[in-house]
Amino acid sequence: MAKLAVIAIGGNSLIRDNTRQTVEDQYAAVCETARHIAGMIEQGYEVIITHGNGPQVGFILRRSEIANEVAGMHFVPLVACGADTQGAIGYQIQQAMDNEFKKRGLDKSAITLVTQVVVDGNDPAFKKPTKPIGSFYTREQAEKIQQEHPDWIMVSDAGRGYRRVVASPLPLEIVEKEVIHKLALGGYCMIAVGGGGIPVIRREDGTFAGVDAVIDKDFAAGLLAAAVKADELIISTGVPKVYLSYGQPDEKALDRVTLAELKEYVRENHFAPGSMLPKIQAVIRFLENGGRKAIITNPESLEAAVAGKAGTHVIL
Ligand SMILES: Nc1ncnc2c1ncn2[C@@H]1O[C@H](COP(=O)(O)OP(=O)(O)O)[C@@H](O)[C@H]1O
Ligand SMILES: NC(=O)OP(=O)(O)O
Repeated sequence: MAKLAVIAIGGNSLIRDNTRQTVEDQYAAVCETARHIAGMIEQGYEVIITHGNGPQVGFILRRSEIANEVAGMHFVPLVACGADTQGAIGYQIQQAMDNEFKKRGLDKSAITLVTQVVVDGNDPAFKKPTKPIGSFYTREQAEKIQQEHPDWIMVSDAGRGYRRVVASPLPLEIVEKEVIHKLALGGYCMIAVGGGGIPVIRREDGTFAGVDAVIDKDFAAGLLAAAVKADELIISTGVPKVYLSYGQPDEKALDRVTLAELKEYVRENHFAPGSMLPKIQAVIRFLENGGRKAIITNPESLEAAVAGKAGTHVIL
């Protein structure tokens, strides 16, 4: 029987060169990742693909703000920018996967499902924005931007530059989880919960309303993997493995760790908040909620990683 994997693709890993951020460049990165995911499917996996949108949702929001400043056009609310990224990135992944299936003679097709994720309207995250979106800026650029836009909150993003941050409440429930699960079991390659899902609150009468925020896609991927009882949660990002003392002279790659060991490394502060830490927290959540195995690696190592020959493997 095929194994079911939820694969989370990093938004930053779809932007290979920060000086070139064209739609065409992103599609090329998507095609490369799709090739490796198709290789996994050939090894006997059914997959649900989810993806980040941090850079992309920030670009769309900024375009809307500039259109407002320059041409007086209406702002696009952040929640709608997030929904736009599910369509735009989902379209690229869907087309790239379908093309891979055709090239390999696989009788499969991909479906992108617009997905809402319930958050708590009183989540303290709404008062303390932490999710970096859009471009990276130098310190000088960030200081200038801060003067021009006093309402923006800027933070240093894991030592890679300065970025604007927005609210990022915890995902509580994936509204469309049952249909995602059914279609995946039916053999469709699902693309869902893009950008962590469109954040919505559930009103007392059971209806939903969108809220301006960006959910962490790693947390949402962990929740999705637990909800569909995935055999594996696979996080595809910019590094082949997770490291202890990352970037230090005594850096050490992790090949295989237990949940208990990983929790100890978190306590020892080995993982940068805003980049590797949320992935590790998502893995911990998944393994504490019924999951048995998680892998963190980069797109080019995906096939070797599921064969046990690459990546960082976390087990119970
Ligand atoms: N301990 C660590 N081990 C490996 N990478 C780390 C570690 N701490 C921070 N990182 C950084 O985290 C990055 C992944 O986070 P990020 O780029 O935000 O993810 P995403 O691919 O989801 O957009 C890696 O490319 C690496 O630069
Ligand atoms: N939504 C989200 O977490 O996106 P990134 O992974 O691109 O930051």
